[in-house]
Amino acid sequence: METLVVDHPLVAHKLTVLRDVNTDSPTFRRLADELVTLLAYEATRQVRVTELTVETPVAPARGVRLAQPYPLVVPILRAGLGMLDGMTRLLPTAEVGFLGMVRNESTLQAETYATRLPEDLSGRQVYVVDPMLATGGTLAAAIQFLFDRGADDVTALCLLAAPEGIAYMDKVFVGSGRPIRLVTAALDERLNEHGYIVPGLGDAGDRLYGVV
Ligand SMILES: O=P(O)(O)OC[C@H]1O[C@H](OP(=O)(O)OP(=O)(O)O)[C@H](O)[C@@H]1O
Ligand SMILES: O=c1cc[nH]c(=O)[nH]1
Ligand SMILES: [Mg+2]
Repeated sequence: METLVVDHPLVAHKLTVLRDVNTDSPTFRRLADELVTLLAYEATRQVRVTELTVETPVAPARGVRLAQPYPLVVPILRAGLGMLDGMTRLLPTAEVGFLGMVRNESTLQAETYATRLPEDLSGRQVYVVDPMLATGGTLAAAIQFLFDRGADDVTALCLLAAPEGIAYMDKVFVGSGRPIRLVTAALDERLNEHGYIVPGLGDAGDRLYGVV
């Protein structure tokens, strides 16, 4: 998996506050939203565009606009919803598909409880958003689902990633022939015995929306 860890002092600053156990939920939501916009700037470098000409008040100017079909943004519920607005702010013409997935905290296996996105994703660029890439089980299952619907260009945006999750993604998709990109704000040290990212930020969904 082609991985980019965004190295920028603003990203580092916002991520530090996000990690802080004393950061309340409203602040956490705002920072997640701000961070995804910064990550999206890098993640969309390869977004497809078509060339066109516009008239400035002075002369014709060559430019570009997003190509159709427009990108599809896929937040993985629940925590991925905290990254959706930041993404669509930068890509206002993007469509949005939803994947509801939850990790069974005993087995660490991902379970899918909701799918609401186009049947045919051939030719679509897809941006998956989920704050946490831990064991990688959730993201791998999400991307396999997208591949099964025809997607062949998938970029994942995660606030934090663990080395174990990246290694798992590489193992699952080795030789798949379909490139997968990851853009993250930080690559943390490891997972603990409960599958949580260390040092991480805790349970992203709970910090955004409350403990379930
Ligand atoms: O890489 P993995 O080991 O699969 O773990 C990562 C997943 O865990 C979290 O979601 P969670 O299952 O807590 O659901 P939630 O968003 O409803 O809180 C997170 O948002 C990822 O989707
Ligand atoms: O550290 C982790 C791992 C999985 N899910 C989270 O929300 N946090
Ligand atoms: Mg959770």
